[in-house]
Amino acid sequence: MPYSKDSIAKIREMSELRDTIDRLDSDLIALLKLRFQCMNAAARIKSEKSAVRDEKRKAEVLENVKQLASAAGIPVPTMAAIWEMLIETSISYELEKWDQIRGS
Ligand SMILES: O=C(O)C(=O)C[C@]1(C(=O)O)C=C[C@@H](O)C=C1
Repeated sequence: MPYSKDSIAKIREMSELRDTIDRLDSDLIALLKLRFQCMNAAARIKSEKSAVRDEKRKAEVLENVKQLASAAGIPVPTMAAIWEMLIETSISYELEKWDQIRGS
């Protein structure tokens, strides 16, 4: 069964709620997998390895996420901390892919 704000509000049993949480986590991982696939593409597109880390873009992504979290009514500092870790992990992953693609 698909989930929504309304369907979650109607749940009365913890077992059903936990099934929903497990499904959401599965969907979040699938989305994160796609985000990491974007890092594969970025590693392919960026001709200079020094372009992998882009502090200006990192600040932009963090600002976007803070605004989205604020609009969604979820904790902004925590989301910012999660994305800080996500972007740093993405940079490490992208650097690794950059080397792999070029056999260096
Ligand atoms: O936008 C890019 O250039 C990316 O490689 C993506 C990304 C990100 O995780 O969003 C990762 C590394 C850069 O420092 C900036 C942003």
